[in-house]
Amino acid sequence: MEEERQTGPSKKIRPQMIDLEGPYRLLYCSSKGDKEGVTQEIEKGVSPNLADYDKRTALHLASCEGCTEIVDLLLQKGADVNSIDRWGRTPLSDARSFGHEEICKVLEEHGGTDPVGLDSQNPCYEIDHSEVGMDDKTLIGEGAFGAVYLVKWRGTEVAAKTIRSSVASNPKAKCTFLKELALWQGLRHPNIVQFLGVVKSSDRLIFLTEYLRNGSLYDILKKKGRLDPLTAVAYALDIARGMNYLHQHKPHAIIHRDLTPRNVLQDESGRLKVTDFGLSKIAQEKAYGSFKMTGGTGSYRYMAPEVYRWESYGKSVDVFSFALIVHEMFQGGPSNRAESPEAVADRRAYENSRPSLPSHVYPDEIKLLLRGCWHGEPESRPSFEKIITDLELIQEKLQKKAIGTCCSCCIQ
Ligand SMILES: Nc1ncnc2c1ncn2[C@@H]1O[C@H](COP(=O)(O)OP(=O)(O)OP(=O)(O)O)[C@@H](O)[C@H]1O
Repeated sequence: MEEERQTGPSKKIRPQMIDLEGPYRLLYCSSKGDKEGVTQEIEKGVSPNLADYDKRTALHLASCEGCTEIVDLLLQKGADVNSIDRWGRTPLSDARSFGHEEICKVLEEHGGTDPVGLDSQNPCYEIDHSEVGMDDKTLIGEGAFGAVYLVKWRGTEVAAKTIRSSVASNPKAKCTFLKELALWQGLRHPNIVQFLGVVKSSDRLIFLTEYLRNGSLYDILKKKGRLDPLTAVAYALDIARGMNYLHQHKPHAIIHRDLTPRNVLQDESGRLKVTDFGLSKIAQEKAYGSFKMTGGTGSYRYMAPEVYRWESYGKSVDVFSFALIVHEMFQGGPSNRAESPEAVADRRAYENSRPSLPSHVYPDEIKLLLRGCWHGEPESRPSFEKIITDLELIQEKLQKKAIGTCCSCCIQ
């Protein structure tokens, strides 16, 4: 299989164009302290409450960057002082995290609150460096952010993900990373890889998760090829249950954004677990500079058309990616292997092309499910809750069929 770990924008629209010419220029200018630019955008009629895909407004960005003048200006122009981003943070949460006391005062005078309170410092559970046997580490593999090692922590085998210094040494990237990890550390589900904590270390960023001995679904498919329908459906149910937990997370749904076979791991008992949600966005920030607000994130081969087209998107982008993973499990690998992942995403986004579903490989119920999940209209895709119900019925039917086939062969 070819390399598929590409992240970043499609060739159709470059982020620079959006920054400089679209309404999102308001966000860019706010983050850069460009008062003239902010004034121009607002005079053009751009709403002071315009937000990016993480629901971060101009006021969040100016508060984060310490641009007091811009904060004053935005408040004068009617910006909502308590707008809430994807992590449940207000501009005041950001100003506090970055120690911009003057801005905190201004925001508080305007009625600003900080719902996450002291937690806005995001203390991820910290693990003392001396407790982790980094000297006896075994390399498992390398991803977009850095190497992953098998290490022992307090006598237990765990995975240590090390983050490249190019990301870890960038304060903004590190802050975003820690926010994603803080979100992850609150999650508990049998189909979600368990986050364990961040290793306390002054210069590096290392975090520990449970270790999944059987590797990724990508490795499994590469080794085994096509899965039998019952196994494929059982795996699909594992992924759907993990994803349903993320999508039903309160107070905000968690969108994975980069659901691929590489981000699904298997434990010793054969259960699949989803990992690395939310982190793909940071890879994109790393590649294109510190400020991004557009949606072209994740791996092209599994990318929903609306993400590729840089349109606004929601939870159903994960349902689209899920359909392609299920398709691969029945087929034994991705379709259109000869084409580059970006070309595949382009045809899906602009020509509505989809993988084929030959009847000798895909049971009718699976065909129906996949067609719904990779529907071009995001609103027409089913929720993971519905997908679970459908898959359970399909599983039951396949099990009955398997028993029936087995009995008849015994009788004969
Ligand atoms: N918790 C874990 N237990 C066991 N193996 C793991 C664990 N986390 C990651 N790995 C393995 O380590 C390797 C690198 O993983 P990593 O998540 O960094 O990158 P990736 O998922 O392959 O690519 P990307 O970073 O682009 O998503 C992969 O082979 C992956 O299967």
